[in-house]
Amino acid sequence: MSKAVVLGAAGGIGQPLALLLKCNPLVKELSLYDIVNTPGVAADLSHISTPAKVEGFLPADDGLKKALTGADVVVIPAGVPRKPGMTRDDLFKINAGIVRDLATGIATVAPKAFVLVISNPVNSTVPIVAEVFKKHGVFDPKRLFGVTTLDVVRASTFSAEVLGDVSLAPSISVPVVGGHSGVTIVPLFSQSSHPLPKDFSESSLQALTTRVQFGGDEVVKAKDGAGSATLSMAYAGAEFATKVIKALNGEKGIVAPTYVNLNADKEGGDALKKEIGKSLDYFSTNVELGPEGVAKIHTLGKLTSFEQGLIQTAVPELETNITKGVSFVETPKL
Ligand SMILES: NC(=O)c1ccc[n+]([C@@H]2O[C@H](COP(=O)([O-])OP(=O)(O)OC[C@H]3O[C@@H](n4cnc5c(N)ncnc54)[C@H](O)[C@@H]3O)[C@@H](O)[C@H]2O)c1
Ligand SMILES: O=C(O)C[C@H](O)C(=O)O
Repeated sequence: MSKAVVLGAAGGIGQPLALLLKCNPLVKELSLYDIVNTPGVAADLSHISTPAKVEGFLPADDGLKKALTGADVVVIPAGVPRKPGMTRDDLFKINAGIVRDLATGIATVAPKAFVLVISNPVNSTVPIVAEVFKKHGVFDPKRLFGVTTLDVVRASTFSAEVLGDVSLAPSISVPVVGGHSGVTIVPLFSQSSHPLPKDFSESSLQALTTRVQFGGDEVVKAKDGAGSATLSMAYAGAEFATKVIKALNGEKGIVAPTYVNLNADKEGGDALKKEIGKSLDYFSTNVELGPEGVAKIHTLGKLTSFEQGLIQTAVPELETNITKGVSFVETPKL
C-alpha cells in the first residue's frame, strides 16, 4: 500500500488520473497538489467508497511540502498543454521552470520517491528533474521515469484497428522506444505480440508508424485549442503508475517501455548505447521494474532496416532535447 502524489492534480490529466488512482486498491494515501482547485477536487474524490485517503493542497501553508511528505510515487502532469501548430518543444519555455521547481520540492522532501514525469517536453523535462536531484545530491537514476505509456497504448489501439478486431487492443503489446515527441517516438511493430498482416505494405507500415508518432497531434487538432490528450493520458499514466507501485510492492516480472536515464542499469544502458550508436544519457526502452525502481534496461533486440532508420532519425533530435533540459538547470537562461 503506497502514498501517491499528483502534482498538477486539478488539470485536464490530473483530475482523471487522480480518479483512477483513488480507485486503485494499492493506493493507501493520495495527495493532490496544484496552484488551483485541489481542495475541491480532493473533497469530490474523497466521497468515493475506495480505501485511499485523499487530501488536496495549494502552494499556501507549505502545501507542496505537506503533499510530498511520505510520498512513494509522485506523478507530474503539471504544466501547459499544446495548442494546434505547436510542438512539444514549444512548451519548454513555460514547463521547464514548473518542472524544475516541483523537482526541487521532491528532492528536498521526498528524495526517495519514484518520480513519473508526464509534463512535456518529456525528452527534456526528465533530464531537468535529474539535474535538480543531482544538485541536491540525491539523484538515483533508478527512480526517475518519463511516462511514454500513451505511445504504447496508441500503438496497441491502432494495431488492433489495422488487424480489424478492436477487441484485441488490450492484449496487443508493441514496444515503443526512443523518446516522446514526433520522430523520436519509434514503435517496433516487428516485435509486436500480434504481428501485422503478412501483406501489409511498406507504405501502410509507414502510415501506421506516423500515426503513432503524431497521435498527440491528432488529439490537439481535434480539441481545436482546448488542449491535448487528457483522458487517454490519465488512463496511460494510471497504468504505468500501477506497474511502478506493483513492482515497489515486490511483484516480479513487470516490464514496460519508459524513458529512463541509461545509468540506471549500466550494463543494459551501455549495451543499448552501442545498439543505437550514440552515447545518449536518456532513452525510452523496455525496462524491468523492481522494488528499487529500474531493475534492468532491455536492449532493443532485432530491428528491421525500416526500424533502424527510424532510430537513426530519432537520435539527433533526442540528443538536442536532452542537452536543452540539462543546460536549463546548469545555466538557467529563460
Ligand atoms: N507524457 C505524455 O504522454 C503526455 C500526454 C498528454 C499531455 N502531456 C503533458 O502534460 C501536461 C499537462 O497537460 P494537461 O492537459 O493536464 O494541462 P492542463 O492545463 O489541463 O493542466 C495542467 C495543470 O498544471 C497546473 N500547474 C501549472 N503550474 C503548476 C505548478 N507550478 N505547480 C503545480 N501545478 C501547476 C495547472 O494549474 C493545471 O491544473 C502538458 O505539459 C502536456 O503537454 C504529456
Ligand atoms: O501531444 C501532446 O502535446 C500531448 C501528449 O504528449 C500526447 O502524446 O498526446
